[in-house]
Amino acid sequence: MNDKLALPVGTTLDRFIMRKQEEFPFATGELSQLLRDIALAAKIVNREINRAGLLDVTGAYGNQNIQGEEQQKLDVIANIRFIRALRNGGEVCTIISEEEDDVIQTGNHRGKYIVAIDPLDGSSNIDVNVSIGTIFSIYRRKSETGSNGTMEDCLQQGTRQVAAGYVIYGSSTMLVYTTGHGVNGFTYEPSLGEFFLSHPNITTPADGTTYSCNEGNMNSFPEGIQNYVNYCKDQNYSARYIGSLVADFHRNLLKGGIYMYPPTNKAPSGKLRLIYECNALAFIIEQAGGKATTGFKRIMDLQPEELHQRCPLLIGSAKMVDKAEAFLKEVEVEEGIVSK
Ligand SMILES: O=P(O)(O)OC[C@H]1O[C@](O)(COP(=O)(O)O)[C@@H](O)[C@@H]1O
Ligand SMILES: [Mg+2]
Ligand SMILES: [Mg+2]
Repeated sequence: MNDKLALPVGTTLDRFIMRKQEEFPFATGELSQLLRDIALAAKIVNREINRAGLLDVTGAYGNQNIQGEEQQKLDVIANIRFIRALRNGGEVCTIISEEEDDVIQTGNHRGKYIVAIDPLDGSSNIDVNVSIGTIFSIYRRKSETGSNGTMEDCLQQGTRQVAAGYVIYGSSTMLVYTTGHGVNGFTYEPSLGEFFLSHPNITTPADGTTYSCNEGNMNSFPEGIQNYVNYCKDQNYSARYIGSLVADFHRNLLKGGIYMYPPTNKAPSGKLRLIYECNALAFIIEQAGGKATTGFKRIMDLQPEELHQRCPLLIGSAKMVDKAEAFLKEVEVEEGIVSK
């Protein structure tokens, strides 16, 4: 029997997490609690976002984050909300956040988990009422409990994620996550204050006809990507680009498609961050049957060297990612370059 039939109509996220935990008799429940903490912070952030236009929380905060990007007020608020929830929850020893230069030690030395988070993704869309999101990755610490998490705990490959997910604050708010046993999506019912299972066992189409990239950067894309974009146009594929990674990813996950953020002149290693943007979405897309690569290497195999490292990203329907990679390879072969 599939999950949809096994679970009663109106399954809340809490109940779903509880049932999943029962399937693993030796699980301690700490990861389940951690997922609940994230869901709670997401509800609070959702409320702030919905009221943003009414309160004084739109616009720039007047500070730059470590990547030299202008922080928005809601970036800062979301960062505070998630950190507070994770600290109070007690399961997390160390947090890596886009909005913090260094790791945050929560003081929970018994906490077994490391969380990497982009508290608010798509900052440029905050003030114009366009979908934005939160992205999170969860790792088990490698070091013994009893002290702070170490840098080695934080710089783990994506293959070591124990869970990952995102929240999309869109026309409805959804939380989508995986613990490595498929992908499930939950829609928020604001009047009840609960996430309900609405998208069980998400799988992504093997192929698609939508491509997503910032074509304003086309002239500085690698030649192989330029050729692939032109191929997409020749095929009359649809171009869809919101400029919020979570929203672009979510659409393509459900409908099929490819999202690309290749290296550009402005961002020679790509713009997106490996630890708290790319790895989480890579884990989800692979669990849904799709692919995520740099164009040459699987994202989740990359060994992070630093907290805010960037990498190129091709992610989505497996056949589309394969095709884009083939275009990149073709240029390399023509130029006699050995694959990186
Ligand atoms: O304007 P660009 O270069 O297309 O960038 C858009 C991309 O940058 C990001 O906004 C980066 O995320 P943050 O808002 O968390 O910094 C992605 O969400 C998005 O896909
Ligand atoms: Mg982001
Ligand atoms: Mg962000």
